[in-house]
Amino acid sequence: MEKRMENSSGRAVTREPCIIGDDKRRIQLVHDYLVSRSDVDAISDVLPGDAPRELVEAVTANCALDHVGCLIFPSELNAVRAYLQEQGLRPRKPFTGSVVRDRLAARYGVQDERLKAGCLDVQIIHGELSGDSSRGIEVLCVDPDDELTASALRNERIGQHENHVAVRITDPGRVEELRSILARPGGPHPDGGGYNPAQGEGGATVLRFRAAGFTAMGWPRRLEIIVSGRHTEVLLRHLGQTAPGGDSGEETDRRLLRRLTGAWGTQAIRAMVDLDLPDHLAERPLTPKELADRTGVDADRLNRLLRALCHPWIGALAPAGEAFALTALGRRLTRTAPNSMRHLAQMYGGLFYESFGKLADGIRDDAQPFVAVFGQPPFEYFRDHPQQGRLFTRAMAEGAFFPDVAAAVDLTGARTVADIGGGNGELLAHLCDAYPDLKGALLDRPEVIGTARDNLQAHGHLNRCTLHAGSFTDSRDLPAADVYVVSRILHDWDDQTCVSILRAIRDAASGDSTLLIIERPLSDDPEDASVSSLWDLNMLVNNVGGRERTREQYRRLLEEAGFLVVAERPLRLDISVIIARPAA
Ligand SMILES: C[S@@+](CC[C@H](N)C(=O)[O-])C[C@H]1O[C@@H](n2cnc3c(N)ncnc32)[C@H](O)[C@@H]1O
Repeated sequence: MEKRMENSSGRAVTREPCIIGDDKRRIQLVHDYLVSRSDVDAISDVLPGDAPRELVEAVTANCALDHVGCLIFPSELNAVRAYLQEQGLRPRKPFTGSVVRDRLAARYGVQDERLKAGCLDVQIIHGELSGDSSRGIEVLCVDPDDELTASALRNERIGQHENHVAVRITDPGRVEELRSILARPGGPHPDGGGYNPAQGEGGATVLRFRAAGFTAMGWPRRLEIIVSGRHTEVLLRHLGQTAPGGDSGEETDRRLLRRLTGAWGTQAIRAMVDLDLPDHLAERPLTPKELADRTGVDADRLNRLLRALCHPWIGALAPAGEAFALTALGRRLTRTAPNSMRHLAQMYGGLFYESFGKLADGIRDDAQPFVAVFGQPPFEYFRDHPQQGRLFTRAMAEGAFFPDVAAAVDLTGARTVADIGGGNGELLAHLCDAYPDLKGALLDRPEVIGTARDNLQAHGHLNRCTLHAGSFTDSRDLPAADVYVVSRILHDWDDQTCVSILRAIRDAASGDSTLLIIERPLSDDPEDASVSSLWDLNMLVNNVGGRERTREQYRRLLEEAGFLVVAERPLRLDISVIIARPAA
């Protein structure tokens, strides 16, 4: 069945069937290689030049050459099949290359959400040699318009990281024996792998190895051992040896370096915002010279920043000829973008960046990094440094999940909703937008109330809202309401303070009121990829006693203060609304 390629937004790409000359040449090269090499030659070519003889013999005695592979970027799979036929090869039905896809995603930092959304589709077409169906070439096809950026595409074309020689184990029962022989000193480095259910009948397990240096063709030395069926334990052992720590190849190095240089990315984005580049680029791409004229900085230095912002590890800009254009990510840093994260960029790249430098001290003992760096707990610091305080409040108001709350929770019938610690009232404004008859109330510290007034006025909701300067631990400061919202408050505080806040609300609330707790619950499952574990560190660094909590921990705090959890509604970015009511 023909598979039409789609681009990263899921739109079908309608173009003439196309496979460019460079990709045709790549196919020809692997084809020529396959027909001109014996099994022993091809295997020796991808093993280390000084590999022990018994190792080479073990592979050649137990394996037969299956295919030689390369990666290309065709816009139509049909064109690849047609070209393979032209070359006298018999194309098999394409199948999804999930292992290759995961590898490319890791190499170029394609996020899990994008992968879950079906981006970075890798289709594999096997072209059998005519007259020898046991051997062939493997063409890994990635749509040129897919998630990989232009520079990643270039990197693949130059580095040919996916070129490989693949052998098939003749007796699958010997796979562990062979794996352990290859893993011995002098052998190639284990370099990932996986199980692909779509490869052959019953799927196939693939163990990849990488050796230093290059083959006679100038490709990196990569060997794939294919074994029919699923061999989970062998695969886990192999992947365990691929893990960081061993000198197991470039991908691990890249992944680690990407994390080690994450702080540079944070600062590059902050510099981009501080120089107002997103707003300058909002209308059209600009050249470094045009941007330098508008920002009054040196064009050469600016160009260096622009180039780094294009790197896939940051991805805020994309080259557009001589100019630079905003990517979807960069666009979110303009002033006018819905869900702009401009102030968050300044906050995470500013105050919170400095305090994060003391994370190790905060783990070692109760050093309270924010206090250690700035001399005060955060809310007192923000009170005494109004400019930073306003930045924090605006950054908090860039909560991308605010619009989801009104859709996730039915407030029909409620007359008043009170946002406790409501910051500048952005969430309250969203609720007022969604429920035209709703009245609002907002409680926050005295120094924040002016910002809330201005913002609710700007939204046209000030006449429906009352503002309350005070403390949420004092029930006398709390307004009467049918619904209380406590958004990203409890995670700022220790258990005792949380219970004081909740008790104060319980005292002010009537028996049939509703309490909405908005937090990022920590998962009980350590393998869960929720980002709340990262925000838990943020609370450790940038609060005094704050922490993210599991659902069970929230339930207990609520019960202690006289509330019962009745439901939970997930929002985006691993945030949830926990809905509670006063216990009878
Ligand atoms: C992390 S922000 C959350 C703001 C908003 N609820 C949101 O989700 O974006 C914490 C808020 O609690 C407010 N706050 C801190 N201590 C407070 C207190 N004792 N009484 C009332 N509000 C307080 C801060 O001023 C700030 O607006």
